Amino acid sequence: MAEKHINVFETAQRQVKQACDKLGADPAVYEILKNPMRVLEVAIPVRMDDGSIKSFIGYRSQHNDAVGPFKGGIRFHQDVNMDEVKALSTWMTFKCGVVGIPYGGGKGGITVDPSELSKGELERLSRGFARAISPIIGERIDIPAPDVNTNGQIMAWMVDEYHKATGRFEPGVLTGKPVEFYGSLARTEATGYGVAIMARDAAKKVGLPLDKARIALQGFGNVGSFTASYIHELGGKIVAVADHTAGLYNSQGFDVHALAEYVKEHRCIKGFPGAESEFPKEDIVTFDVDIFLPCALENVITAENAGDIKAKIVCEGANGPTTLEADEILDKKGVLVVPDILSNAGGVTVSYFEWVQNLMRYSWTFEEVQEKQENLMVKAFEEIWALKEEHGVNMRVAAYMMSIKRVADAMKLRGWY
Ligand SMILES: NC(=O)C1=CN([C@@H]2O[C@H](COP(=O)(O)OP(=O)(O)OC[C@H]3O[C@@H](n4cnc5c(N)ncnc54)[C@H](O)[C@@H]3O)[C@@H](O)[C@H]2O)C=CC1
Ligand SMILES: O=C(O)CCC(=O)C(=O)O
Repeated sequence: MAEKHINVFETAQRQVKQACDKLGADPAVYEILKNPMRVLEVAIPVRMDDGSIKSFIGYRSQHNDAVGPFKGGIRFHQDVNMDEVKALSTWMTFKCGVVGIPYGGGKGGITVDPSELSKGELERLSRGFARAISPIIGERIDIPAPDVNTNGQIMAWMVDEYHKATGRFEPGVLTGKPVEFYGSLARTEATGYGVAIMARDAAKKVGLPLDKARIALQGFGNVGSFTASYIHELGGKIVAVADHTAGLYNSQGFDVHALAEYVKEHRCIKGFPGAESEFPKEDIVTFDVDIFLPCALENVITAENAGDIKAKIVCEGANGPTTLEADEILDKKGVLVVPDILSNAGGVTVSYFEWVQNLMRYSWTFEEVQEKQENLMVKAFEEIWALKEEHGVNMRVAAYMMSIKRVADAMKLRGWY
């Protein structure tokens, strides 16, 4: 991404401070929330296929558990570092608060490019990480899940390794598992489904018919591909798409199912035959469209390019795609930004449903899960919209205000301040 030097943990802290000030919160609230409660760094030695040992660095950050167990994904990426994981765990606390589920925030990651590992090496690394963090996770303590470059198979290996390390078989210790092994129906689709319905509701608010909207999408992994599929179901046209390999354009709108099939086979969008033209992948941010859906990584919309954004709505599937400076510019331009802690909350919401099903040893249908997810997210959207109108703030500040109040109330009742 263009602006790697922007420290995302500082961004997260400033977002929290801004909303605490707006709320007039007790100074103790920001003092407690500005840092994670615990961050564990681990070294994971892995036997590589050539017989050598390579040591990888991993982290688990536990931001706040006033409301309930820490909750949040595990990322495998070459740029993972402690500050990134701290920021992502901070955002998780407030994301859970936005949808009102009984969790705090956590996040983990390993600094590794998993595309360079064989399947056996990936399994040994995943198991090594689960073993290393097993003393601080648990079904009622801290519950990891998938994030960038991790998936259901990795979650299943980790549940198994946690069982071996602790002697406890707790399928609810991780979520995002395969449906055949204690996973929930509709979890894989959940984040993208949520982004699509939040884009739908934002479009309604600004009087933009979704079936007339031209849309640009960044990222075509778990979140991006399901966002595309549900946007298509709602009638929206994805005319531009970018991933880490290319930017592609189709004036009539992409056949998103054909694109998803292509990505399954080739692991990237480059070379997809259904495109009219190719463009530099960074240009996706300022494409001439009605809605922009960033569904890749952080720091994509910055002070440098925010002024050139043409979209009327930005609906954040990724965590932290917009810097604070860019937020101000977008506000002045009148762009409606649906913040990450609301628009991508579908993933953790259905993770919560998975966990509830695990604890009950019972399963709901796909339709039941999606209906419950939609109810929670639409309710949160409307509550945040009302707060935004009442206080004359943007949706991000309103979302933090609502969520910080929930966390602060729990901390107060527990006697933390
Ligand atoms: N998986 C989930 O349930 C959730 C994920 N998120 C967030 O959504 C974002 C995407 O996550 P996933 O889809 O799970 O990851 P993924 O690993 O499935 O996909 C990541 C996508 O980002 C693209 N990408 C990477 N670098 C890029 C670059 N420089 N330019 C353009 N595209 C680039 C990749 O090509 C890929 O298409 C992350 O910010 C993640 O934290 C948020 C909530 C839940
Ligand atoms: O499903 C979860 O528990 C967490 C998903 C996640 O990491 C996120 O929302 O960023």
